[in-house]
Amino acid sequence: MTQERKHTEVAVGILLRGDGALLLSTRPAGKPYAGYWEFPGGKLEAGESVEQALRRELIEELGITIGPVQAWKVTEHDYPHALVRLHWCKVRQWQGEFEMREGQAMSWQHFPLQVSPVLPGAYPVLEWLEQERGGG
Ligand SMILES: Nc1nc2c([nH]c(=O)n2[C@@H]2O[C@H](COP(=O)(O)OP(=O)(O)OP(=O)(O)O)[C@@H](O)[C@H]2O)c(=O)[nH]1
Repeated sequence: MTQERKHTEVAVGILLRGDGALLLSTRPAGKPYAGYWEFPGGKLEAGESVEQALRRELIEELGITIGPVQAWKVTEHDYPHALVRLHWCKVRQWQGEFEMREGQAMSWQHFPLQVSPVLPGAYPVLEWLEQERGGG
């Protein structure tokens, strides 16, 4: 019997600093792929829009309140633990001090990235971002 796997909808934030650096953080202990670098974000809760979920997650994870959210790309990735649909959003303004509320590490990165490993679901977006910068 074939079973359709249900997508898990995920809001992901690409925080872009004025100098072009982007923010990556590590996945907290206890989650699948703990210790891998990722863009901040998380799953949509029932009834939430992508933007609402992203605003909530970035307060919960990083302690920051984000400004305008620019929906950018949608990708999918099939992990053993979940089939995810990633809603990628660019964010250029935020308020508050970064506070790693889940014990993560964070790093502002330029291309080529100096951190690894990165979650496989983020590879396509990293390539597009690098191309945008004329890096490839
Ligand atoms: N935040 C984030 N998630 C990503 C990225 N790339 C990627 O494949 N994902 C996947 O999207 C899903 C996000 O779920 P999560 O576990 O981080 O979400 P969450 O904070 O709501 O988790 P929770 O269930 O513990 O509350 C994971 O399956 C993760 O592997 C990325 O760059 N950032």
